[in-house]
Amino acid sequence: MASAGNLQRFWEWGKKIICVGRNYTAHAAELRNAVPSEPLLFLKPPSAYVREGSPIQVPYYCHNLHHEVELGVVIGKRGTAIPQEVAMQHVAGYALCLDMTARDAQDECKSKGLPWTLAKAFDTSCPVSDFIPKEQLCDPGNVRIWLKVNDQLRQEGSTSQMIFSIPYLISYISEFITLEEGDLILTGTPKGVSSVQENDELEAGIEDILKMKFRVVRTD
Ligand SMILES: O=C([O-])CC(=O)C(=O)O
Ligand SMILES: [Mg+2]
Repeated sequence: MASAGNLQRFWEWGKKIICVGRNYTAHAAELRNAVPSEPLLFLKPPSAYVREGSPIQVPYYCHNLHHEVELGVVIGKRGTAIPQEVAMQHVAGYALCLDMTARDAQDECKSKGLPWTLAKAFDTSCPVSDFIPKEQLCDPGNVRIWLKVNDQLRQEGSTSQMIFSIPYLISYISEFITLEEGDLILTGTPKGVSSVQENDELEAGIEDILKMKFRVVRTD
């Protein structure tokens, strides 16, 4: 059972996954989206989590599944309307995350002005690494995250390129949505998103602090 002290397995707590979109100028540009003037938020359910050893499943309706490597922030202390100045006190640690995106479904939702749920929130749309305690990532606002597909580097960026910083995001989100222990914030992806195919192997890392690998499968 989830209880305080074992945030190491935050994905088992069944808490919120709050995602930030278009938080890197170069990624907004590569998809021809405007740079936002305030954070763009969407949610994934806890059933989206998948851990190393299990595959990423392509939904049957998707023919253009994209990888988005992102730094995840694990919340360790509940708060509403958290001031930026104390925001980092609410962080327990970090995780490397993939915001798997059915880009074709997202394009259709965007063109119809509909929500992104089926593009972003399907089962296995949130691969996560092991928990990284706060002390192990001294400067989360300046770390290199990267992703390779079949050994080829596709994404590489520094969290210093984020438009909205981690303290700003915690403060902004918590004005509208109370943040609780075990919640995860996905902080947006750097440039280089691209399609993955059945049997591809995705490898992602945070500098040389941590690495994770996932295989892609189709079930239909
Ligand atoms: O789907 C998108 O491009 C928005 C997003 O999640 C991101 O920027 O990380
Ligand atoms: Mg994303």
